[in-house]
Amino acid sequence: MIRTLQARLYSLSKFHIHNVRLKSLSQKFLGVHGRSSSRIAGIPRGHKGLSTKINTCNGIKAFCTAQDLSMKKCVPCSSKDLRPMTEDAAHQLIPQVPGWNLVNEGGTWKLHRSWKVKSFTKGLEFFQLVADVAEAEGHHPDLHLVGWNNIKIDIWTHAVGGLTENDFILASKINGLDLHHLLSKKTAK
Ligand SMILES: C[C@H](O)[C@H](O)[C@H]1CNC2=NC(N)=NC(=O)C2=N1
Repeated sequence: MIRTLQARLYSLSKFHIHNVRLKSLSQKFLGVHGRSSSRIAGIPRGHKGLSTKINTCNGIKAFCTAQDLSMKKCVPCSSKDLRPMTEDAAHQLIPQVPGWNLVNEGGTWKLHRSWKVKSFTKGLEFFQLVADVAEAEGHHPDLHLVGWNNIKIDIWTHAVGGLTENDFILASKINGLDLHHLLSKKTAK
């Protein structure tokens, strides 16, 4: 499968991707986001459109498509080869989860986003929608509802004490929720 992907990458490299070293691309992208997957990140088989956004990761230019993360499934956090991703890898991925920021709390990198909701009960409705996604993924955020209408969510992989692709997948799926009816017109602080 890697061979077909490399052939596809090679044909792409003639037109769009520059300075790509195919062998090192597959080596570099295996495990760069904290999991040893046989897929080369960002270009799934049979993917129709590639975004024009070119990301670099460890000096390699590659195409990543934002919708990839929301189409992925979290892996069990108990899997033995899960390990925290590098700070560089996290910075490469953060543009794919608009509204979320990288924060470092006591040495642990996390994803953080905040919202202002219309009321305390709307905040609980918000939590329930997020909880449904988390339960479906088997991956869970830290939920905070403070000052009755301020929601703050942190996402990190507790099992490894840092960030893995699971966290970005969950953040992307939260971004895909229809929450507008719960949000206050005022923006979060
Ligand atoms: C067995 C199951 O995968 C683990 O208990 C999950 C549950 N949800 C989780 N969520 C998060 N954010 N981090 C974890 O390490 C984690 N572990």
